[in-house]
Amino acid sequence: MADDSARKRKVRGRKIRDDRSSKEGRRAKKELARKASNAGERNGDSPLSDPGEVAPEPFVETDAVQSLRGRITGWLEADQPVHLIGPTGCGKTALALSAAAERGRPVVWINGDEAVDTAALVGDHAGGERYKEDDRFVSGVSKQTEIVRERWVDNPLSVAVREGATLVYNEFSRSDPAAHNVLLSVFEEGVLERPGKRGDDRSIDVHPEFRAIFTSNDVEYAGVHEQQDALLDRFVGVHVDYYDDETEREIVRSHVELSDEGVETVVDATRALRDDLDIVVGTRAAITAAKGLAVFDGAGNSEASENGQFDDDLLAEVFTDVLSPKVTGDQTDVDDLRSRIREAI
Ligand SMILES: Nc1ncnc2c1ncn2[C@@H]1O[C@H](COP(=O)(O)OP(=O)(O)OP(=O)(O)O)[C@@H](O)[C@H]1O
Repeated sequence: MADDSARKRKVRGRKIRDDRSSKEGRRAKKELARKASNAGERNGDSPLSDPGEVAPEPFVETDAVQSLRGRITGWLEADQPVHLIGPTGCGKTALALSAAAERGRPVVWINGDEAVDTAALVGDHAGGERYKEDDRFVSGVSKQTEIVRERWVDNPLSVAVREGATLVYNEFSRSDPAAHNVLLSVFEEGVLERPGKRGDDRSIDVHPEFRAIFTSNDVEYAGVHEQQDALLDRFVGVHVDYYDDETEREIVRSHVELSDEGVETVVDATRALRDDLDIVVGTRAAITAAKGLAVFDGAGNSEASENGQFDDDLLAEVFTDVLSPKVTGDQTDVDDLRSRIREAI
């Protein structure tokens, strides 16, 4: 079992354990903020968020977490875009948002996917505005002119460079590399060109406080879309992996109401499965398994939950449910997964 005093020593920052009701309250507030900003996006309003709004909660700050975040914020201070690369569910997004929030500048979030093109990043024409001008300059003569004015709507990258925000571009390697050509001049010359925009303000000077954090899954980074070298050359890469066991325990504890012993059992099982299985078993899987055990095992109040001695069958069933979405196959493959989980734990 983890030594409680050692754990307390290692945890930095604000108190991470909380009662369920205040956790629920925070969650509801964040959900409201998320909805509000989605509504803003739909209405063509700014995609900027307050740093406090994006700071991940709960967020534990062990030495390992602080040291990684310090590297990210340090490189941002040195005016370098940071590329966070690591396996699924290891904490890249939480780390990126926490580093972005720490800067205290507004934050702009972009999610990479196949549909992201230059216009989605920079902006686009959103139809025209028509209005009539009635010229009655000469008495008795009326001349009506219909004027169509094009309406341009800036998308997240334009807003971020203009406002000096911290851009968090999640899973950026999922987008088509051609969409990222506009980033080259942003980082090289400090100018964002807005293709398609007419007029003098076709380009925007990049605000001196603009910074960017990109995240990529290591497998996708290597295999999905190869991004152009010229762009990757301008990034610094921070490679992240799963945290140490103490940090993973802290993370699970911060998300789930379960005894320390129960959390330890779940994290030990997660780490054993990570080594033994050929599918990715991230920290998110540990959190989900702990949530399941807290419910299936008497809402975390049973004797087993107290001492972490869960029934082996229950533990194997819970982990099978958590990990089976990653198995592409039929019932035989799931049965095979279940027996491999049993062996591993
Ligand atoms: N320092 C932390 N404190 C609290 N929870 C954390 C921390 N780091 C990660 N987590 C939690 O661990 C889970 C996985 O983290 P996250 O989503 O950041 O991983 P990721 O690497 O971005 O995953 P993916 O590759 O799937 O996008 C999330 O539930 C997140 O809330």
